[in-house]
Amino acid sequence: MDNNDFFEGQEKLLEVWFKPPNSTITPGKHPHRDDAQGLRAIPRARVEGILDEAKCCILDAFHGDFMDSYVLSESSLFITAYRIILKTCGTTRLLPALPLIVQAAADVGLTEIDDMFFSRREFIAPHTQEFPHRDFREEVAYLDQYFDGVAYPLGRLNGDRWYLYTLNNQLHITCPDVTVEIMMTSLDRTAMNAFYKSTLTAREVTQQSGIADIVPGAHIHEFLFDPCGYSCNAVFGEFYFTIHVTPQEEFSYVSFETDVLKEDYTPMILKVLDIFKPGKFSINVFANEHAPFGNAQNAFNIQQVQGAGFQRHDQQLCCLAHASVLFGHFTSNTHTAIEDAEQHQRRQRVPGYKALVATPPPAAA
Ligand SMILES: C[S@@+](CC[C@H](N)C(=O)[O-])C[C@H]1O[C@@H](n2cnc3c(N)ncnc32)[C@H](O)[C@@H]1O
Repeated sequence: MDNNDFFEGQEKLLEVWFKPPNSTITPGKHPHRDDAQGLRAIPRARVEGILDEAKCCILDAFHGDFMDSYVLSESSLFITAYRIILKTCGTTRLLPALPLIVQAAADVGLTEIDDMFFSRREFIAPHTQEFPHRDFREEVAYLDQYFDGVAYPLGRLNGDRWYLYTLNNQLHITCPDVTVEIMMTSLDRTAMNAFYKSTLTAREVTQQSGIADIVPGAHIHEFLFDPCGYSCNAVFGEFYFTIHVTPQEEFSYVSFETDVLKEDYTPMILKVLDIFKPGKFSINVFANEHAPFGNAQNAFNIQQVQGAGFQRHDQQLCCLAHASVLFGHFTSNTHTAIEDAEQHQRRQRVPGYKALVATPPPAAA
């Protein structure tokens, strides 16, 4: 891939929870700390077929005690006994892989879906996407074929926003479940230089950037793209985190996502912001009704984030039947409107991007 090419870093994220046979989840037991094979019994060739459909492939795999973790050509895949998380970026077609996932799960005896989430940030260049990802409404119509879900846009219609489609069911899960995602843009140039190919190995980049210290002891596997770009998955027991870096200045983007359980996410959030130094970031927190801190709004301390040099512009809380979802948008105190204008100018000079924006958006299906 040419360093000058436009790359859409913003990922599409699909998480599907299948009902264990006979609902064998013990009350209070973490649903992903399960020795059962469940979805992990799906043969590798079948997993590759699912990824083919999404237009990406496996670069690296790690098989933990409770989770199979795959670093992909475009982001990540995590498979636990009853949950699959597929995150893909670029112009991948994530949702057409959904029927294949459902069929593969049925073939290993998991025929009922307990819950599902599909989410993504607004793309930088939406019209470069293929069906059904050209528009959130198109994605919702696609998902409505399979689910009776609810769909929300969160954030600004004329600014940074994030979309969510989920079920709104009461679940039988009796333990906390939290996901935190930080989506960073306008990143510090010096911090991004670490994610260009140099004499360092991908492992050394993980260590020297500070990523290895986010969760000490986590098993991290990573990939450094040529000439730039970095992805890693970290597995620790039943939990994961995943980071993806698009360092090109014109459209720099870094995502961090984890399901680790904490009473206070502030230290982890501050560590991530310190490593990547974004000019702006969006954060979303999903917290089910058993989360130790109550609703998603209490997952981190806003004053401490502001004290670290970020100003909150937007915050919305979405209350579901069994969970709450927070969306927040922040800008660094050192980030200026002039920088935004300069980035816009630079983006126009990216050959791939210019050609793309000059192409009229395709008509809706
Ligand atoms: C790390 S990958 C995964 C993207 C991730 N979703 C993100 O945060 O942007 C994207 C980065 O790797 C670079 N890259 C280089 N070769 C690539 C390839 N063959 N496929 C995908 N990305 C590649 C892209 O230009 C971009 O900087």
